[in-house]
Amino acid sequence: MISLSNVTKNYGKNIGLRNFSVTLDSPGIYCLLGRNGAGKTTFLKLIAGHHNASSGKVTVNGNPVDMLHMPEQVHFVASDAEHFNMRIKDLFKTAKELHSQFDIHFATEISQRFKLDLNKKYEQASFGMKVMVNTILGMASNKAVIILDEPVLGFDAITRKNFYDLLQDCNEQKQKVIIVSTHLIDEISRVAEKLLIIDQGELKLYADTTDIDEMAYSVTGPAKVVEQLTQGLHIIGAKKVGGFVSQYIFDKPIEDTDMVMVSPLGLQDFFISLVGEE
Ligand SMILES: Nc1ncnc2c1ncn2[C@@H]1O[C@H](COP(=O)(O)OP(=O)(O)OP(=O)(O)O)[C@@H](O)[C@H]1O
Repeated sequence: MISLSNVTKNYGKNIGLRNFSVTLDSPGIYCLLGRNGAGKTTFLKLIAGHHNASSGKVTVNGNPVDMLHMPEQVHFVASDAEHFNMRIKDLFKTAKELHSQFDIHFATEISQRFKLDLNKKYEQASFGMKVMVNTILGMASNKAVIILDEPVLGFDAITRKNFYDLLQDCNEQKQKVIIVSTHLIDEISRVAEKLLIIDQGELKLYADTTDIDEMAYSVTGPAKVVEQLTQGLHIIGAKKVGGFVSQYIFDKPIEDTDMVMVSPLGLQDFFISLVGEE
């Protein structure tokens, strides 16, 4: 459905993405992770046709995408999106007038769940409430692809929990491709089905989160024993303390022995091992 093939995006001397290829071919919740400046927003904007690639090809449903051919079926919610200063319920009505597929009932229902005052004007809403309105406009857009760039910025803990529940409901009811970029790794891991990690403009990892649950673990013990046990496996990081070592592995599980301790790596530790500096 979404494909980037050998895509490079330069901003003058700065590199946004470098020779990047990936295909997202089934509905579900995709979580996009990367350090600051890794290239997440660049990736999302290329899919939405807000940027032109410097080279390579971006397609959505087989159609080439660029700034002159923005894909109809993609709704991009920027973290800093702004809207006309009208009452929130009028924003929803306008969205319906402009896009007949906009699901105003779904938007109203979600707003009630978030306890949004629909009579409030957009500019009178707090930062978190504005982000919520932007998110609702995306989730109710009924487009095949919904992109949320840093949606939980400004949400309190309870609103974030409601937001993740909403993502899950929307995913179950509507079967969309939902791509969420975030820095709150452990929180999103509850709902994300696929994980994309971008590092310095390159795709570092694309995997099912269930695979990470099964294949990401640490092995701690005497250096020689650990090194022998993990020989040939994909080691993504290591820490040494005295004669002991902890190796972080992303590969098939190993047999447990009394000589070492094997523990699962949470998504956050997995991410840090993969893209963190030594
Ligand atoms: N308009 C621009 N002009 C010049 N350089 C840019 C521009 N937009 C992005 N970049 C550069 O491209 C690289 C990727 O930026 P991008 O915004 O895609 O990263 P990001 O992963 O979304 O970061 P963050 O998590 O901090 O939002 C960075 O080095 C950034 O400085």
